[in-house]
Amino acid sequence: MAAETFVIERLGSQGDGIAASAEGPVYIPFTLPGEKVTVAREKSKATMLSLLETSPERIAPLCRHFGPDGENGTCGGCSLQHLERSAYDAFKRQVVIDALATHGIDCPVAPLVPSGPGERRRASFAGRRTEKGILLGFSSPESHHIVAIEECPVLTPTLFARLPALKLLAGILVSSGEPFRIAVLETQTGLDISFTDIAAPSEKRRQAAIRAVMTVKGIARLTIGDEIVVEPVKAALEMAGTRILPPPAGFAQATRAAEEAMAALVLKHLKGRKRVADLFSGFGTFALRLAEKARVHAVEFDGPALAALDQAARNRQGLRQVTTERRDLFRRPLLPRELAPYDGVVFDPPRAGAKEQAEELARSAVPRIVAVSCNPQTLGRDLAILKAGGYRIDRVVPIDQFFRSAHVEAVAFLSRG
Ligand SMILES: C[S@@+](CC[C@H](N)C(=O)[O-])C[C@H]1O[C@@H](n2cnc3c(N)ncnc32)[C@H](O)[C@@H]1O
Repeated sequence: MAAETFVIERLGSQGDGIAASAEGPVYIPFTLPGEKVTVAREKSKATMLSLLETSPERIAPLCRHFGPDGENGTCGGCSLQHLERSAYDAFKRQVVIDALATHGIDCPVAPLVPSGPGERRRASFAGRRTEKGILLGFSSPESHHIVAIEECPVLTPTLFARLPALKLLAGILVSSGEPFRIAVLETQTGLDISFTDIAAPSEKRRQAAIRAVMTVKGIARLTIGDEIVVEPVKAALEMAGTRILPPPAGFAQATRAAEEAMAALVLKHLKGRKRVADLFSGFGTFALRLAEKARVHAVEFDGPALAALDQAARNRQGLRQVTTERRDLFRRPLLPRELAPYDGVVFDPPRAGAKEQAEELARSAVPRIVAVSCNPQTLGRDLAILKAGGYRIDRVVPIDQFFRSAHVEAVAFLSRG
């Protein structure tokens, strides 16, 4: 493969530098607009070989595992550690603006709500048993290589400090050389650890893991697949004065700061509402906060998450009525007649968005809607559906939750009448 030279024109939505070639755009990770690079290219994907001209916006990466020459390999966790802070914040806001524009939406977009290092309380680690012991870290982009993590400026210090405990547990529980995953959430009472993709361990290994959990400080619960192996203390999250007992490996916003920023925006736009539907509610990140002032109906597909929400609402004094409904909102979105009692709706779907629900909302008379999204493209599509149904898109606020990755979240305020 012959080396080629390119000048980077812009950053793409995945954080790669993009250059033009006779065959179309070429995507070159870890490069910045204006930089001149030599690359090895395979079709539209290229790897930087050398940096000939450097952007004034380039900064030293925060961590030794970042970039094409990262220690132990290229960590797939971050794609934008090399971009100066104000340009990084502006890039994320622009990703949202561009995605909305693709769907014909031109509305006020606020500055990015920034994130910082040391905030990620939830992470999914890749692991494998090797001849040298347990390898644990993050996967390289588009490969099965696992980068053993020796530092991580993104994770909370507490979560990072527990990596040796995760390795210890993996060493006890994993006997084969097959890759496995560990999802971890830092709760207020300790780590909630869920192993997946491992064979059921022998009784001897299970007992050894239980002893290790009881000895190592700071672990609230250990789960393998669907089975809780040991839970020395209830894994618990405190949210605005309410205590939630999240189900193992359930959805939780990845940082507390982003969760609070999103919730504050939801409460702001739905202030004064009397009856609110929280669609794709999870365990009640928004519902439980909204219920301080409004009656809330929470709808969600995940039964254990709804059970946690229900229990939290019952145990908390002073909330308005909270009802829950288990329902697949892709197949059975709430219909306009079901939406009629509500004067406010918040919806926060997975990355695929909420096309079917947006179509029903577009036919409803709900006066205020908040759309929360982890995918600007599907948000743009859903907002276009609501706009075509007569909603005004008052404002979109981009939020950084995945520090130094290309992911960006957004909260949109809509109204009618
Ligand atoms: C981005 S999370 C938001 C959860 C919650 N709003 C929060 O902030 O914690 C998306 C939620 O949608 C739920 N979900 C996914 N597919 C669904 C479906 N087809 N119908 C209903 N809920 C679904 C997931 O279980 C998850 O709880």
